[in-house]
Amino acid sequence: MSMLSVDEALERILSSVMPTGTETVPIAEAGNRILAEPVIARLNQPPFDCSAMDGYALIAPEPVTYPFTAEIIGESAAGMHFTGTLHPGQAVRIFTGAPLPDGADTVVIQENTARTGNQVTILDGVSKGRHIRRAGLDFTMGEMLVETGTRLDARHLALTAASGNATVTVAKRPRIAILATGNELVLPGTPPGPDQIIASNNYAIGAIVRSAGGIADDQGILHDNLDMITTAIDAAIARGSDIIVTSGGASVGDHDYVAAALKANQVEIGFWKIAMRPGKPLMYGRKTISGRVVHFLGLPGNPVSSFICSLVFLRPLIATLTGLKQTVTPQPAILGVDMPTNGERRDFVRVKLESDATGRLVATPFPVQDSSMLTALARSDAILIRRENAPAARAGDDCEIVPL
Ligand SMILES: Nc1nc2c(c(=O)[nH]1)N[C@H]1C(S)=C(S)[C@@H](COP(=O)(O)OP(=O)(O)OC[C@H]3O[C@@H](n4cnc5c(N)ncnc54)[C@H](O)[C@@H]3O)O[C@H]1N2
Ligand code: MOO
Repeated sequence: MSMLSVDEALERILSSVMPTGTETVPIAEAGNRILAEPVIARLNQPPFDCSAMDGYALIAPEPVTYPFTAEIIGESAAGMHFTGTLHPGQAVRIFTGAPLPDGADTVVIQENTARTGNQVTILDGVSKGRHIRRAGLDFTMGEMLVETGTRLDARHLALTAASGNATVTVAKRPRIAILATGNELVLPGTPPGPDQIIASNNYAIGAIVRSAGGIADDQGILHDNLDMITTAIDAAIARGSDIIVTSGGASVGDHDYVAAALKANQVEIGFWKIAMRPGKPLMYGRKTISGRVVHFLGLPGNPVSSFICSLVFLRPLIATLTGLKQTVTPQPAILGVDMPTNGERRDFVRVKLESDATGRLVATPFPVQDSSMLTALARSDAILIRRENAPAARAGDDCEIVPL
């Protein structure tokens, strides 16, 4: 029987996703959040015609002949406008961002002037409209400024603040429980005893969760014990997790209890084993409780398998929960080595990237691709994707990569 493909598996996971809902937060807390309602300008920016430079506001004579003089009748500073009206032959000292006085139609920069007492001599650089920012130049009241679905960065936050909005409505962050399983595991900082290794998967999964916009709820290590894993999954459901991720115990060994723990929690198993390398034993399930869907991803224990499955399945699942459609589009590169015919599993190969003389990216796989090896993963620049049943390929042929 042929195994489920990566694309079908992803489609099955994403088909049942209901967004996590929205919440309103102060802009100072909205960085990296996904906007759920558009930001609309509540005012005009700038709110008034103003000067873009430090200098003198005046009425441009027509024609202009230099030098000419004007009488300084007052000052307009940012936050303190000039109250009178300006007439031909007069000037108002003005500073950057200050309101343009009534009657003025240009600003001359102070470098082009010479001042003596209340007289200013204009030497150059006068033309109607110059150095004036008109009201509403940046945006006008009612204008849509930031679209729903935007991941808010520094630029969007500044624009939102300037537009008179103190809060934004964003997608609620999905909560992801992370459970590592394995009798052999100890936490970093604990010297491993005989037969023990240090748990590392939680940290990769947690980092991917946070960068995708989720809340990582790391529950540490569970022993290969059916009751313990069942209870931990039950507790994670009760805590309101949107996704429960386990690592390890996904295969068919005598100490692999994840599938049994899911059954004990009435989690409906959607699939178990898919056509990918690494990551074949991936398990997906879901449970609906009072209309709320809890997703379950059972990642294989091998660190590279757990990482690749998190990138390929967990990250898009978190994105979809926050209302985003996140598709990974592979980029073109060329192969640095010959590669054999691929089997039925999509292969995710750790590669180094280099530019050739013509600027094309050349992808060269690490010679050993064992799914336990974190060094090659950490030193890789990209993942090369070898499609299901891809024919043999030669060095120099086109290939697809996803940069890391
Ligand atoms: N007879 C078969 N054996 C295996 C198959 C198979 O199809 N038939 N599949 C292999 C593949 S592929 C994978 S991947 C692994 C996945 O097995 P499990 O998900 O049950 O993982 P474990 O056995 O618990 O652990 C595998 C490996 O990873 C280490 N590990 C586990 N958790 C962590 C962690 N949190 N941090 C770091 N390292 C971890 C664990 O010590 C093991 O070395 O099964 C193959 N077997
Ligand atoms: O597919 Mo397993 O995930 O190779 O190591």
